[in-house]
Amino acid sequence: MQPDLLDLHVLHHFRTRSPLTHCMTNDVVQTFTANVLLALGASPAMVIEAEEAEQFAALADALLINVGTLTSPRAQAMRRAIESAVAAGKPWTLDPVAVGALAFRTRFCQQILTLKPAAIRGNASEILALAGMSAGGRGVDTTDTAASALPAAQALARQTNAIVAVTGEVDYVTDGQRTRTIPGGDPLMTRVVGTGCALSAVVAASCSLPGDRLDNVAAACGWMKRAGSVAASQSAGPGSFSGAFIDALWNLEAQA
Ligand SMILES: Nc1ncnc2c1ncn2[C@@H]1O[C@H](COP(=O)(O)OP(=O)(O)O)[C@@H](O)[C@H]1O
Ligand SMILES: Cc1ncsc1CCOP(=O)(O)O
Ligand SMILES: [Mg+2]
Repeated sequence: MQPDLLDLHVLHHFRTRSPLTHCMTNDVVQTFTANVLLALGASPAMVIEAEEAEQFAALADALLINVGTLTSPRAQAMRRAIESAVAAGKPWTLDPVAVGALAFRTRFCQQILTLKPAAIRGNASEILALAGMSAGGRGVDTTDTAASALPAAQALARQTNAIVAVTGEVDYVTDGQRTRTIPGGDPLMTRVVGTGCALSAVVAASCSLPGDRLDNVAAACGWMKRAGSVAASQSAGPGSFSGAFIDALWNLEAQA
């Protein structure tokens, strides 16, 4: 990736505004997600009790809804949080983990799509399934390439008015008319749990920034791609990659 694709002006906004980011995410990725947001300068808070989630969604700058370990009570709390965020004019972002592969979460995501998400970030199989164009991936992992899911991402963006990011070996970010292409990263990013989920949290936070939302979401994808490339070049495997990835996010400007 070229340095200008790092979108340093957006990164500057991100670090100075430090978006208060309400994460309703899965049990597997809580700490990693918070550490990714902190390394980029955001302020994460994981608030999940329904009454508190409804209250906090109106106060936070952005809301992430990630259905990775969805349960009925969590779905109810998420719905209350989304409605509160929308009423307060705060952007919310959907990560449709394993949608298509499992019926309960697929129904839930289809229902909340009507509640005007600002952005949707998923892997190729998830975006294809959410757009109704395939049956989903292998659990939380994709069985499709991001390029093959680009038409689905564009259709989903037009249908929902959300910015849709479909990620993989190349990331594509689209509003249904315009599409940004973000190469880079490393396959090691798929050998550490939570890179996709954490990216969705960064996308959620980026939706609270001023400026063009398509550019802001593309910038978020670019930061994670760059950190993945740098970390892979410095690590011996998934264990050391994880720490190097957080450090690379912290040091993004120095690598530009
Ligand atoms: N083969 C790959 N090469 C480079 N980067 C990748 C590759 N696969 C995924 N990534 C990156 O890993 C992160 C997680 O994406 P992805 O694996 O698509 O999501 P998920 O973890 O939700 O399945 C993104 O930043 C994406 O760009
Ligand atoms: C393994 C797993 N199981 C349920 S949620 C989850 C985490 C998925 O993380 P990611 O989508 O970032 O790979
Ligand atoms: Mg995922």
